[in-house]
Amino acid sequence: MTGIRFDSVSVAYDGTTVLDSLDLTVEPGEVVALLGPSGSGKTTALRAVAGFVRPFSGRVFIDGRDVTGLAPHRRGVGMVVQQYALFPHLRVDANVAFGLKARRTPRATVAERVAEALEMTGMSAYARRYPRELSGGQQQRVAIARALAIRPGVLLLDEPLSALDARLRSDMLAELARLHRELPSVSMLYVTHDQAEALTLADRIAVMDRARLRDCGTPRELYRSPRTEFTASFVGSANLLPVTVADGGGVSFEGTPLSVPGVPGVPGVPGVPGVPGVPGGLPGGAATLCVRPHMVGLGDGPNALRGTVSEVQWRGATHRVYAEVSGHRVCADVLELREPPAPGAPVTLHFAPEDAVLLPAGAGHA
Ligand SMILES: Nc1ncnc2c1ncn2[C@@H]1O[C@H](COP(=O)(O)OP(=O)(O)OP(=O)(O)O)[C@@H](O)[C@H]1O
Repeated sequence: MTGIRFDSVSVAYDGTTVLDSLDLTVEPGEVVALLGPSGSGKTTALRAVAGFVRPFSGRVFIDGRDVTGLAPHRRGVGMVVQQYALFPHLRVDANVAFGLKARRTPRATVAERVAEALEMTGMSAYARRYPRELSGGQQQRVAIARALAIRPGVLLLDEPLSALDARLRSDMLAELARLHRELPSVSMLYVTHDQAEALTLADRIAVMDRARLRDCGTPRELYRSPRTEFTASFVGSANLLPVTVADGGGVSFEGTPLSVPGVPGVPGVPGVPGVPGVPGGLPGGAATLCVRPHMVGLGDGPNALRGTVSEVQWRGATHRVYAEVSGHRVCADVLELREPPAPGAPVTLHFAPEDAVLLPAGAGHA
């Protein structure tokens, strides 16, 4: 069984630190998604595991072994990148055999492993084709087969689906989930900026921003109980409302009293002094209320907010309704409406107290 451990890993390019003291463990057989905006250091973290960049401080461990100074081909790592990167002049089987031959694997074993990897990725029938004779999705399957052929303990995937169209992406995501089930001992580090991919595939998500790891947890934890505004808005969409913790319990949003969990006086929540873990959570302090758009309903109800419709987007099965409430934009995702409200119409939105999460007040409010 293999796992990956980053021990305070820092990488710089031309004197600029692009990965800052990363501490992260991928357990044997675990899929961890590195999720974050462009330039946040995700690919760099992957390259540090593969051995393509050398950290200026910290260590990388694979299977408990310090591999920081080890050549890439000696790390037992398979890697798949966004642009397939197949050798155009080699047929599919030769592409898949490439890593094995580079490792001087005996010929009979090469044939066996190539057949196995092509079988696993559903590409056996295409062994004699050239990459140019394959679709994008098929080329990416071959790239995955090539990475798997060496039977890596660690599989690194760098935005493997981003060059594919939406339909293929969703099919390939299911394929990757199946591969993960079939290869339960392979640890996977999966770089993406697509939260749907991270939520679907990952056992845990590591959220990166500006060279640093900002948060890490199971998809459910990060989605249901985000701890920061950044995580809340990056893992799923979020309404982030600036609120003041009220004296008598609950919070106040632009003068409207709201009930939320974790604040004294809210039914069903033990009366606790202040809000645990929320700076400024004492009465009068500033905080941010996070409510997922699909938890916001139209019409009257608990925690009613009155405003004006600013935009309505039809998304097939759902409508997204944007409303202007006391100068803030609040959005609701609701099942397709027969008669969607028109922009400018008055609207009341509501959400259940238990569907809101109180966060430390951050810099920006959505
Ligand atoms: N070879 C390089 N030389 C100089 N700077 C680099 C090099 N590779 C990456 N960088 C810089 O390092 C930073 C982190 O890049 P990295 O590719 O790790 O980000 P990322 O989170 O994977 O982004 P993306 O989602 O756009 O791929 C960026 O500012 C990038 O411009």
